[in-house]
Parts: sequence; C-alpha cells; structure tokens
Amino acid sequence: MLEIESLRKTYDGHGRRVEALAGITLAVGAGEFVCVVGPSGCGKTTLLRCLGGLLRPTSGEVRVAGATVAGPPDGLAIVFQEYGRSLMPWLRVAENVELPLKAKGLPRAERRGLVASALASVGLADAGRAYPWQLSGGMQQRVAIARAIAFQPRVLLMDEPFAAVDAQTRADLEDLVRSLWQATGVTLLFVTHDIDEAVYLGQRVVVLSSSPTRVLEDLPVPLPGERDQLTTRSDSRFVEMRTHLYASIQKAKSAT
Ligand SMILES: Nc1ncnc2c1ncn2[C@@H]1O[C@H](COP(=O)(O)OP(=O)(O)OP(=O)(O)O)[C@@H](O)[C@H]1O
Repeated sequence: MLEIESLRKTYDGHGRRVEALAGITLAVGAGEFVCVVGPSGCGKTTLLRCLGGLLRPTSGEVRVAGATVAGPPDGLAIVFQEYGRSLMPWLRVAENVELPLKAKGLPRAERRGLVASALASVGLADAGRAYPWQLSGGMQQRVAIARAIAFQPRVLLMDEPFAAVDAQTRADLEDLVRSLWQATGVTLLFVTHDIDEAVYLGQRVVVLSSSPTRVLEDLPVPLPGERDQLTTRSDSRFVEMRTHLYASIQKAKSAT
C-alpha cells in the first residue's frame, strides 16, 4: 500500500545543506501497522511529509496504492503531534471533524453520520458542540483522530501524536489507536521517538539511523495481536525487543 524507494531529501538554504534522508527503502502492506523510531532529528517528520505529498523528495519515489505521490494523495490522512495547531479554534468539535468531509464533497446527511460515529468511536459522542480549546490536550488529540477516521482513509500517518500528553492519557490513546486500527483495517504508519510505544503498538518496527538517515533495522514484533498495557509490557518478548532496539538506537547515535 505504501512504497518508499531510495528516498532522498536534502534541504538547501541559507548556505546550509542538510542531507535529511539518505536513501530510505521501505514497504508497508495493506492493513499493516508499522512504527518508525529513530534518534531525534533523524528525519522522521521529513519522511512523513514526503509520504503525505507535503514535501518533494530530492530523488527516489514514494507510492501510495501504486500511484506516485506528487501532492496529497487521495485516501490518506495525517494526525500531527501539535493538536493545538491542527484543530481550528473558531470551529466546534463536530465542525472540525466535518471539515475534510466537506472538502471531499460528501452530502450533508452522510457527513453528519460519519462525524457522529467517529466522535463516538473516540469516546467523545457528547463533545460535538464544544470548542477545541474547552477540552483537555488528550481530548483534543482524540478529536484530531476522529477527524482522520471520519475521512475513512486507506492510509493513516501519525507523527508523534502522543508526545504532548501525560502518561496515563498516552496509554489510553495508544489502546484507542490499536482498537481503531483493528476495527477499520486502515494501513497505519506511526512515527515515535518512544521505543516502548513502537513495540507496544506495531506489527513491525523500523529503526532509522541518525542523519544522513537510512533504515537500520526492520523487525517484526513477536507479540500476539491482543495487547494490553499490563501484560504486554511485562512479556519477556516485549522486554527483549525494547532492549535490542534501545541498544541499536544508542549505536546509531554514537555513530554520528
Ligand atoms: N525546512 C527545513 N529546512 C532545513 N532543514 C530542515 C528543514 N526541516 C528539517 N530540517 C532538518 O532535517 C533534519 C531532519 O528533520 P526532521 O524534523 O525531519 O527530523 P525528526 O526526526 O522528525 O526530528 P525530531 O525527532 O526532533 O522531531 C534535521 O537536521 C533538521 O534540522
């Protein structure tokens, strides 16, 4: 569903040249849940922007459902880290969720139905008339997730979506994302700097090196599909994998 082939991205400007991505090759199958981790500044956001058609690669190619990405692809939604900036403060929660559906040209009755079920699926059935700034950070990120889900994307990209919320909320949102993924079958690429989160959530974890960035490892997560915060995190396979990935990322950092 997602194919990234020899993707390179170099930023040029103000006499400074940064080779952010040095040739990334990666494929994500339909319905797969893949997490990407890497050291800070390694180009995780750059990678997602290229996938979302928000940034042109310097060379290489990105394809979504077989079509080369040249602008925002059809059927692709992104949830960003900064929910405070991605929600429109002058629109009510339901109107925020409805916005991309209007852009898609869906009729009013269908939009209303999708908004109501998306808000219910993130536990915010009663919050439609509130403004985003009246909600907690975790609730605002739920609204951003509802907006993405209502759009019924084939591919969902998430860029460190839980970095700004407290630990308890984060655990709840992780479980929410896994249950929505299971319910919808969406192809999910989730970027995080948190190794534990990557192992807990993903079916596969891709480790990026420091900049100039390459794929260092691409490993299946040896855990059953049903996961929960208590038993999964104390499972010996979870502990082994996080230890391995931690060492791998430390090695990547010291190689710069
Ligand atoms: N618009 C830009 N112009 C110039 N350099 C940029 C630009 N955007 C990113 N970079 C550089 O590219 C590299 C990768 O940045 P990017 O934000 O993609 O990394 P990241 O892994 O998402 O970072 P973090 O984990 O800190 O969020 C960094 O060295 C950054 O300074």
